Amino acid sequence: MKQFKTESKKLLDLMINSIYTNKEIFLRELISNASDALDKLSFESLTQKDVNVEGELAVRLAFDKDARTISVSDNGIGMTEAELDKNLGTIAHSGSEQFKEENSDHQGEDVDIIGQFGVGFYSSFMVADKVRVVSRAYGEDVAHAWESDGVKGYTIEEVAADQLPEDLSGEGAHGTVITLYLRPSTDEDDTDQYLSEWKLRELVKQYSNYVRYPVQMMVQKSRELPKPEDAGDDYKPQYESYEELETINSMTPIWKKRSSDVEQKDYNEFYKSTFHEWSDPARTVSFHAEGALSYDALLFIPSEAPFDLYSKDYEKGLALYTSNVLIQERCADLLPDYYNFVRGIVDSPDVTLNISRETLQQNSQLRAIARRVEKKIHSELESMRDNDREAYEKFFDNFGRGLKFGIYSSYGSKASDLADLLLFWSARKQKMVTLKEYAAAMADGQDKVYYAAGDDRERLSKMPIVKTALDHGYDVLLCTQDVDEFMFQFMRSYHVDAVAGDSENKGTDARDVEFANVSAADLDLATDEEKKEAEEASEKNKDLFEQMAKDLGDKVSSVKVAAQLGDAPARISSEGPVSLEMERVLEQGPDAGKAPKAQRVLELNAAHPVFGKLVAAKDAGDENRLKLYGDILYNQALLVEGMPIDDPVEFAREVSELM
Ligand SMILES: Nc1ncnc2c1ncn2[C@@H]1O[C@H](COP(=O)(O)OP(=O)(O)OP(=O)(O)O)[C@@H](O)[C@H]1O
Repeated sequence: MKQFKTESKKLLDLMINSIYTNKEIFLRELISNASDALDKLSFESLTQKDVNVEGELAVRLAFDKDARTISVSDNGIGMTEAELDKNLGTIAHSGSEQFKEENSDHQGEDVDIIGQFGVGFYSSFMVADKVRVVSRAYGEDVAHAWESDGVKGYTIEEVAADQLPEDLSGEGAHGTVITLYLRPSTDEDDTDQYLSEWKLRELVKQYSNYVRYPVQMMVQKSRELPKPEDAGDDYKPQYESYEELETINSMTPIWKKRSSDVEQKDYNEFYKSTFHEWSDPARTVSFHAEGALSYDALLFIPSEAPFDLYSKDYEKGLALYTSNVLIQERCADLLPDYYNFVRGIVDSPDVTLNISRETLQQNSQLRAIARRVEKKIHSELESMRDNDREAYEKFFDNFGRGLKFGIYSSYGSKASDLADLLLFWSARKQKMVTLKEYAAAMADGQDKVYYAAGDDRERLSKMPIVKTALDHGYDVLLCTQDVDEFMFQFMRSYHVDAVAGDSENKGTDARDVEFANVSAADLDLATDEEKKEAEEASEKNKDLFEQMAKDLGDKVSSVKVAAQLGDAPARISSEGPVSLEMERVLEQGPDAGKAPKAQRVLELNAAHPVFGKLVAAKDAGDENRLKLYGDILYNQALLVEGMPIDDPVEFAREVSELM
């Protein structure tokens, strides 16, 4: 008996003890896997000379009331002994480590976990207490059986020729037969229901209707017998029952249908079964092209982010079919990186079958399709943003970071396409706003888009400089993602369209407004009078600032007076291209240590009583005290900015000394 890998074991435990109410989806999972296996074989047969498929590729369902079993069979690619071990002994997901972590504090919340990960084959154990998989890989003479009760582990053994299920026994047969031994039926868990033609038929219609291969079942039918010639007047029609293999799904590729002919619930089921997703998509987009290049496309914007979206294992791409044959499961060239979350299918008879990875880039047909795909996604997102803001905010929460990366990694060249899809937290409105909305609410004379960057929205909103800006009537976008500031640097400015005036508003010309970090040293918020006061204080206290800058050494590039600090005694700002937040982000990156640093400036509030203390210490020639004050002000300003301080122990000592 072999043991399951640890993470598989956890998942299995969840399945076995599942309180998940939607257990019937196990059938969808098994049929999807069967259909994938048929896809693989059909692809091989078209691309490799020595692979030939005889007969119809199909999925078969059967049930046995007495034995209390259901079976799902396919004549697809099958699995070798090693593949059975690898594929069914370990969960397929690369995120298993993450699974373990996230799972540790979610005891009992299996619904979430099932929803988040999709568990494929293992979902059988929600309804079965024993599962037997007999598989014969294409081209192999022998078949192997994998068997497990989910708890103790699993066995794999060769199946003797005379023990083979009928579907796998003929010369050159191939495929997989999965038999579920159903758990006993209980009040809560009616497993008996699956032992009926009617129920299985209903489940196929509901979940697997658009699977491209026939899903067949031997069904009981009855027909009227011919009336005997010598039948008398009192003859009553006679019937006989017989069995017939019936295809129970519709099979039409759903992406070839006009969207007006398909119900959303069918798209949803198709999406879930094809992409192994557990929630309905947020949006469905279907479109068709005819002419020199014809194709059908069906795209989905997911409602949940896959758990590995931001990991290097995540593969973007659309499924690429040519005349109904899957040639690539994830054709990356059909999607730009910033729309990597989109799932879907493109089917074109004009794309050649032997298209290889290398030639995809050079293929002008694919490029044309990719351009249209991008446009469609874009307009779908715009429509969501304008017509269903709540859904869009959820979308943005899941995938917005990728859009920002799109601008950043294109060095800003994608900004004109993507800028209006972005959302930011407005400190004034206390909600997410677009840049357009920000621009429309800009104060008279405001010529910049102000933002504050840090890792915590709450703290950003409490920063004195943010309050000052708000008091001046300038809204501030509170940015908490690492990429934000880097993106702004590449975007530089946002183009504001002209607004026509009317009787109430005077209208504005088109213009470009720059992005400015409110913490940047040259923020021009003070009134002329305040500036004058600050200048005078600077002039008068030159020596004081020089002394403080000397004491702080290379921690700061200068110390000066700032005009507008509200009720804060001091703050840290930065000069030059690297802001404090960017420094923090860079420190966490791969070049930490070598990354450029922000040039820090200690700004003092000349109107604050503390400033008087500094001047007094200087006048009294008390150098030690001045250094102590300087250190404390510097460190507390860092804390307010959410930055770490170099030496907390020393800071604590200095505060105590002061007290
Ligand atoms: N009927 C089948 N024929 C051939 N291989 C199969 C069959 N069923 C499952 N497999 C193999 O077992 C693997 C694991 O299946 P499982 O359903 O657990 O995960 P998956 O289909 O890869 O992904 P998901 O968890 O998203 O459903 C599959 O990737 C496939 O390689």
